[in-house]
Formats: sequence, C-alpha cells, structure tokens
Amino acid sequence: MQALKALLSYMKPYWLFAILGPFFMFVEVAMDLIQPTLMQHIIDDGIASNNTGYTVKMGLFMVGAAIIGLAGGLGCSVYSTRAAVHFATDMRKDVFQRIELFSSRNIDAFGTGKLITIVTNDISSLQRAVMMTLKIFVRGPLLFVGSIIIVFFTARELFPILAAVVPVLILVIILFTKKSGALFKKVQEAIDKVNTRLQENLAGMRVVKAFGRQAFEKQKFANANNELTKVNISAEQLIALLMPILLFLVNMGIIAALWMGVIKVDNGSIQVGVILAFINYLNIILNGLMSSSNVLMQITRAFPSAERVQEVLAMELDIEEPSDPYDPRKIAGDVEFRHVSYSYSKNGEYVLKDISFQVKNGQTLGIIGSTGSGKSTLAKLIPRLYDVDKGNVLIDGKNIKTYKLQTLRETIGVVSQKGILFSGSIEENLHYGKENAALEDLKQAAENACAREFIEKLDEGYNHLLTQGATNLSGGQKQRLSLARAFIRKPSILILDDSTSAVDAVSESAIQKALKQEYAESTKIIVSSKISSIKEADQIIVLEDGEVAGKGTHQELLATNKIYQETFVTQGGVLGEYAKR
Ligand SMILES: Nc1ncnc2c1ncn2[C@@H]1O[C@H](COP(=O)(O)OP(=O)(O)OP(=O)(O)O)[C@@H](O)[C@H]1O
Repeated sequence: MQALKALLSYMKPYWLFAILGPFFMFVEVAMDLIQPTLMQHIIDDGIASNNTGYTVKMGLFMVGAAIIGLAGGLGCSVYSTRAAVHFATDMRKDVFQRIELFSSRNIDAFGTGKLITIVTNDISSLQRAVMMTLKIFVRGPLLFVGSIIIVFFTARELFPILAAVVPVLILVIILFTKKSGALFKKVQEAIDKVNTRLQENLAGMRVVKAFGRQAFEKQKFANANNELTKVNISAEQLIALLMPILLFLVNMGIIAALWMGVIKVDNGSIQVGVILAFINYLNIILNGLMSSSNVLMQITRAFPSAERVQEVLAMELDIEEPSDPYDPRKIAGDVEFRHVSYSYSKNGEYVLKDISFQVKNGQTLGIIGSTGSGKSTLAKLIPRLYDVDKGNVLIDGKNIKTYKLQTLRETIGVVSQKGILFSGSIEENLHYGKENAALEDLKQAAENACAREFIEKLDEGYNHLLTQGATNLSGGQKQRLSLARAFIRKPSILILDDSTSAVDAVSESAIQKALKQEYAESTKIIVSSKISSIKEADQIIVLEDGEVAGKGTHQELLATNKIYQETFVTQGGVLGEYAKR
C-alpha cells in the first residue's frame, strides 16, 4: 500500500487527465442510470395509457441519453488512457535510469531476470490498474450506489430484496479479492523464474548446444513454466468462479422480485414497469459490483508490482556520487591500493585481503594469479564498479570515493575479460570509447589493437554491423575491438583484464609494443594468468587466494617467488639460473 502511494506521485503531471477521465465516466453512468426509469415511464405511463405522444417523447429522451452516455464513455477512454500510459512511461524511464546507477552489487542483489520483469510486466500491471481505476472505479460504485438510491425511491416495495442480496454479493467479492491478491504475487514470482531461465538460455545458447544439454535446459525451463502454469490456473480459476456465483445470487434476487412483484401487482400496490425497472437496476448493481471487483483485483494485483518497482527506485545505491565531488581537469594516473579488502557479500568471506601497492603514472603493473585469486575483482575496484569494504584506493593521492564518478570513469579505459560489444556498426562501437573521435583516430586505435586489418577486410569495413552480443565476430576479433574502444580514449589509466586471452602470440606482442609506445603516458594495469602478457611490466603482483603472495619485476619474482616460478615452468619457461634456490 505504501509503495503504491509513493508511486502515485507519477500521476501528478497528468492530474487534469486523471480528473477528466472520471468526470466523463460520471456523465456516462448518469445516462445509464436514467435509462431504466425512462423505460418504466414508457411502460406504465405511455404504453399502458395508450399515450403515443408521451411514449415517443420518452423514447427520444432515451436516445438522447444514450448519445450523451456514448460521448462520456469515449471522453473517459481518451483521458484515462493518456493518464495511465504517461504514468507508466515516466515510471519506466525512472526505473531504467535508477538501474543505470546500480553498482554491480546492486544488480547482483536483484538478478537480471527480475529486473526485466519489473521494467516490463510490473509496470504494465500498474498501468492497467491506473487505467481501470480511472475508467471503472468511478463507474462501479456510482452505478451501484445510484441504483440503490433510485430503487429506494421508485420501487421501495421491492427494496428488501436488495437489502438481502447486496451484502452477500459484497462479502463474496471481498473474499475473492483477498485470495486473488496472494495468488497474483505468486504469479509474478513464477514469471521472474521463467524470464531468468529464458534469459540465461538465450545468452548461453551456444554452450547449451555445444554440451548437448538442450534436454536438460528444456526440463529446467519446463519446471519453471509448469510452476507458472499452476499458479496462473489457480489465480484465473478463482476469478472465473466469481462471475457464476454472483450471477446465481442476482438470479435468486430476480426470482424473488418476480414472485413478490406478481403478488403486489395483483393487489395493485405496484405497476409492471416498476418490476422491470427493478430487475434492470439489479443487473446494473451486479454490473457495478463486478466492475468494482475487477478494479479491486487489478489493484490487488498491482500491490506486489508496486512493491517491486518501489524496491528498485528506493534501492540504496551501493556506489554514490560524493556530495562535494572532486573534478580535476586532468588526472595523471598514479594508482595506489592501501590495505584494501573486499567481499562480494556483506559479512561474507573476503575475496581480497589487505592489498597494498603503488603504481606511478606511465608505469605498467602486471597482476597474475590462479583462477579465482581475485585479479578481476581488484581491477573492478578502480573504476568503482564495486566499492572497497576496508582500506582505500587512491588516484593521484586522492581517495577515488571523492572523485566525480563520471570524471573518474572517463579517465579509465577498461577492457573486460568478456569483450562486450553492442549491436550496431563497428564504428559506433568504437565511438563508445570517445563520442567525437575522428575516423582517423578510430583507425589508429584499431591499428594499435591489431584490429585494423580484419576490419578493413570486411565488405562494409567500419560500417560492418555487429549482431546482438557481436556473435558474428570471433572471440579474438571481439577482444581486439574492445581494446581499440579503450585505446581511443587515450585514458590516464588503462585496465586490461585478461583481454588478450583469445589473441594469437604475434598480435599480442604487437599490442604490447603499441602499449609501450603509443600509450606511454597511461598507467597500465594488466591482469592475466599468462606470464607472457605481463613479464615486461615495471612491477608484477602475484595474487593467491585474494592476498599478495609476491611483488617485484619478472626477474625478481623468477628469482624469489615460488608461485611465480611454478607458473613460469608450467607455461613452458625454463628456470635455469633464474631461481635462487
Ligand atoms: N559477482 C560475484 N559475486 C560473488 N562472488 C564473486 C563474484 N565475482 C567473483 N566472485 C568470487 O570472487 C573470487 C575472485 O573472483 P575473480 O573473478 O576476481 O577471480 P580472478 O582471479 O579474476 O579469476 P579468473 O582468472 O578465473 O578470471 C572468486 O572466488 C569468485 O567466485
């Protein structure tokens, strides 16, 4: 409820539409309510008394009321739709912008499947709830209350039937609405699971196929889908049950009205038209209650959606802009870690423990270590993809948490392990690194990343279109483009996280040469499990289980560090006179 209230602020800019919608609905309902009374007059005062002039006049009133009602209905639809659609569009925009500010830890907390369901399903469910509220919420109670008042004044003899039937109708609706709310929460959770499965399978389709695991994945998807089917059936069945039960109750009311009416017509206390009008009003009451219950169910359905949307909007950002950010014109690129520790989960085990090192502007730092030793995590702390739990990371002697985030990230060029590219042309992907870069600069960056040759061999060259996930490129080509995208920035700090693992040895050596010559002023942090990628570095850190197990140049580590020596030998190196035994 709190969440829904908070989200209603999205309605503020559209308050006029939100008022006009129900206003037009009010007009439509008023016209609907007049019709049975007009009909009653036609029967009792026109037809029964053979007064043709009166009958025609009342008939024309009925047509007029129907036309005004139609205009009211159309006006209501137009304004309610506008209010609801704009409400949802603004919310979707804000949720997306909020997600853009999420740290990797924030994203991990939700999971991408759930975030997609929130942006699509949940916001659509809120849009439907708003639309129905504006269109029908006014209609339902108005029809209901209006009919009761009219019956009270025009067919008081039959009023006891209403007094008996209506409370039972209301009770049934309340019970159903309560039960359906809980069921729809389960439906949303089941949709999350289906979305997560689908997303994982689409992303990992090649792996699934390569390992021949289609049957396994099919089963996992079927399980999630069956769960969704089960809760969907329970929820829909419950709703489907409601209408027949309500109709049954109303029909009982109609039978009672006919029975009581016949007796009263016989003894002359009411006319036939009154009974017909009463039956009509009973149906209008049912219609009003059904509309109200539909809206209530939609709103109940929207409660969990509102909570989930609000959860995203109110999520405490893990990484926030400092209140008085430091925004220097130029960052030289000295990087220092002071006693840094980091854990992915609060109170969990540290994956980096008490890491300290310093690398000066223009120098190269190599980070080597076995799988899972924490190399990528260390690299992610520099552009603040995650924030340290203990200690500090400093750039140019200042804590990175004091820098303006945009400035900090613009000064760093990151090439991640996966080489993520976007659908669009190669040129657009390279411009991602620097929006206004000239084509010549793009070509130079591509050259430095050993990507120029393969790009220029393509028919459309730099206009060659990449598919989603760049599946139309090889792993090595993706890595080269990712490198070029970072190079184009000429960043003060270049972080290469295992970014040449799919590049052949000749190209790797050319890239290393370019790094030395073309990016001499950049501080280079190279993460790799291959000694060949880091052996030229000014300083190398050996990571083992999140701790610094050695520090020095290639020669120094070969002479003194056991882990480094073992890695060197495993990778085909001959220790010879290097090792001090
Ligand atoms: N998003 C995450 N959530 C939780 N734990 C994570 C996450 N990413 C990594 N880890 C864990 O943190 C530890 C360090 O991972 P990291 O990716 O930094 O290792 P790495 O040395 O780069 O490994 P590799 O050479 O295989 O890439 C591992 O134990 C890993 O399971």
